[in-house]
Amino acid sequence: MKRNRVGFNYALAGLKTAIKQEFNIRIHLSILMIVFFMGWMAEVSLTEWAIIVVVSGVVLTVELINTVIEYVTDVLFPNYDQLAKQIKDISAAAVLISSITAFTVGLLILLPKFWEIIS
Ligand SMILES: Nc1ncnc2c1ncn2[C@@H]1O[C@H](COP(=O)(O)OP(=O)(O)OP(=O)(O)O)[C@@H](O)[C@H]1O
Repeated sequence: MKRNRVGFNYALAGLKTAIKQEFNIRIHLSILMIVFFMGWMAEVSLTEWAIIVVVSGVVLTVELINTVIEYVTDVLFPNYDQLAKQIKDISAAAVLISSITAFTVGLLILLPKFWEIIS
């Protein structure tokens, strides 16, 4: 039990470090807060909240893993290297794909709600 708590503390420390060091993570968190506010405004259903939470979690998780990959790549390849470029580019592509997916899901859920409100 104590071990789990210690592990959780390390995870929180990692999250704090990532937020402090990575501009992209701060951007994603800001967008997430805006989306949550819009979801609250649009009174989305429980199922829609679940979908928003899942896709948001996926984007943040992928962004954190991408950060780790970038750090590890920097350690393994301090100089320019074609493989390092490919690793970082593919990792960035994972972030892009998850972000586009989340954006599309957000549009599918929120757009009809706001359309209903303004029309
Ligand atoms: N060691 C390297 N060798 C070859 N290309 C690299 C190397 N490091 C970075 N690059 C190229 O530069 C791009 C940007 O790398 P960088 O490490 O700055 O990450 P980033 O995408 O800008 O993320 P962040 O803004 O979080 O630092 C990579 O996607 C890759 O194409």
